[in-house]
Amino acid sequence: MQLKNNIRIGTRNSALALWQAHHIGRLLETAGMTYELVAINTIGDKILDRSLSKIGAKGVFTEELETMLRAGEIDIAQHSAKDLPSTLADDLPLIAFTEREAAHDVVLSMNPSIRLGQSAPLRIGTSSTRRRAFLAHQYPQHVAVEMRGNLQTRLEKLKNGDCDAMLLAYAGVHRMDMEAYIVEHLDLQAYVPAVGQGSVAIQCSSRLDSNIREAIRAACNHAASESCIVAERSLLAMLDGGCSVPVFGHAKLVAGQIHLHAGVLSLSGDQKIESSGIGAEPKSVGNQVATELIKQGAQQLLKEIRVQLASQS
Ligand SMILES: NCc1[nH]cc(CCC(=O)O)c1CC(=O)O
Repeated sequence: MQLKNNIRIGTRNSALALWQAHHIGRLLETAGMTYELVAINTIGDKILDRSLSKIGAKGVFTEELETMLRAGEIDIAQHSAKDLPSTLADDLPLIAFTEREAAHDVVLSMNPSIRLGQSAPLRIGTSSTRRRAFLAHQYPQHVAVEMRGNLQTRLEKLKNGDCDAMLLAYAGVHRMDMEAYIVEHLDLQAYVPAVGQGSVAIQCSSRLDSNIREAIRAACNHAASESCIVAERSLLAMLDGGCSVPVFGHAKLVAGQIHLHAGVLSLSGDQKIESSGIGAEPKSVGNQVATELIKQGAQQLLKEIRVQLASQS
């Protein structure tokens, strides 16, 4: 047991991020370590009047924590795996992924009888291009309303009537005890979540002592979740995706084999490219499915999407 290890965990300071940081802390404590939190307000948290796709730069939630990792001001940083850019600097590796929470999206509303499948139009709050594209594709009768801010702010907006319903990740809603507002659980197959959704990733500096690094990994990493998320992230990297484009991807591990289903939706919802693959090695499954999507025109579609997003700002 590593006795004197007090781990400084860098985190964003939203309630969800702090929950996740304490979750990591508890895993470390179970393994005999202690922890403290170093919480910061990132650019992504401060700029709330523009959509994430318009802020543009990848990593608006991660850059400042990375600077602190390099400076040795924190030992590790925790991130929602889905908020991470698809590629990271070589000196700042991801060393663990926590056991993934149920990865699907949910609909929240103050009106319990609301359903996405209803024909009466709804104003749906979301800040994600993937969810917008999904709505346009599957439920064109509804209107997407821009909804940034932390989960508590968004719930307030819902209560104020700024929208009729919101689309969110179940994981965050569950962690924030907001399940009472869930009116619908969306099917994982029909409505595939974002890459990494539901898991917490731990990043460190490559200069962190290797014994400490190993102890943190042993305490926090969940092997099956890691395999799945590595497959999903390899796919995203090959597509040059990121959290601001409407790419979806979800892998599950069945009898030692990774089953990955992923795709890209056009913003208008009228084009959908999708594919799936099975294999034992995470990166090759990710690359295999990405290659298949590229054959079907994913890169051209993503190029058009980026131009559209840039012109909307
Ligand atoms: N982009 C914001 C974000 N990042 C992680 C989660 C939820 C928790 C998770 O996926 O682990 C959320 C909220 C949401 O999309 O509803």
